[in-house]
Amino acid sequence: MSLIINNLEKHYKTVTAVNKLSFDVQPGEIFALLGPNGAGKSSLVKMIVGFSSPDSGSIQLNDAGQAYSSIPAHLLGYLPEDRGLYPEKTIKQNLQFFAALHGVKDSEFTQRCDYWLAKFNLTSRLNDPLKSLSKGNQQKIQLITAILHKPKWVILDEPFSGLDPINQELVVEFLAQLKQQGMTVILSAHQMAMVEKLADRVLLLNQGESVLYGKLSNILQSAQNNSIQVVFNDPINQTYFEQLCEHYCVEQIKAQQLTITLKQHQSLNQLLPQLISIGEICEFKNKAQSLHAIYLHAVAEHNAKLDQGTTL
Ligand SMILES: Nc1ncnc2c1ncn2[C@@H]1O[C@H](COP(=O)(O)OP(=O)(O)OP(=O)(O)O)[C@@H](O)[C@H]1O
Repeated sequence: MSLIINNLEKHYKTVTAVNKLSFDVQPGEIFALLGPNGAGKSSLVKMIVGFSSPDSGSIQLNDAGQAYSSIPAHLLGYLPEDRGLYPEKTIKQNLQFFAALHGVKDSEFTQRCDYWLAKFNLTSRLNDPLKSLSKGNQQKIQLITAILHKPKWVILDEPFSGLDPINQELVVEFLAQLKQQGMTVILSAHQMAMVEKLADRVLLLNQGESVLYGKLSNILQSAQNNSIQVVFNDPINQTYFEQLCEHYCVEQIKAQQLTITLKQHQSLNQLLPQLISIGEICEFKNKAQSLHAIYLHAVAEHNAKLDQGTTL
């Protein structure tokens, strides 16, 4: 029951929103779809849920002997980019409406509704009109509507937006629980600290292209292997520092301390002689990188590559 995306493309007049994208999402995982504003995440999600059609390439999903070219409604729980609930109706009426749409029985509805409202500290608001809730609390109700019918696939477009840190943590717990219940979650988000807590695998998009794709643990490990912290006994000579910067991605942390991030084609063997020529090294170690830092670096490198391509 994997979702397999092959060579997918989406163009809008002059814009290429999704460019020859291939990846898969495995059952039961939390898959994070990342990328700067305009990277193509929503365009991709809209094709995956069947709201728009690809210009070329394919989306394949097999379930119970049936083949689909997008995730069908009966398997899907979706939190769209543009939220849509009924502000005048009560929380209960909103939840009941979406549960009924998905064929949830009354007895199951009450039990699930009580459970999730308690999880989100909203039990006492059951009969209040939705519009009387704060924006963040309305967002939590929208999240509940997306999963009350226990779909196999859950797609959440920016579930953390507008939430305070406490509620962000509640959503992290919520997502971990969906995974525990066997749902497959595709999550589009800008909060890397939250993604780092949750995701099994990630796909980072930039300008419609895949920039980073794979198991989060492998990505973090490989970034750590490529990031080196060096401390020298004496303050660094500025001329040597500038020479190093011509070839490597270097950050001067203190007068005697540098952090160097190796690019794909660069090796430690090449770097070491240059470091030794700068001065006497007193500390040398790999440095863990946050997903936030890895993201910034990968996008900057990809943008530089695309700029080079256009100026050649
Ligand atoms: N209906 C449309 N018509 C024309 N261009 C569009 C349309 N929808 C998206 N685009 C363009 O396609 C590109 C990708 O947009 P998309 O909304 O998919 O990005 P995103 O990664 O979801 O961004 P964000 O994080 O800001 O939501 C952007 O350049 C956007 O302007």
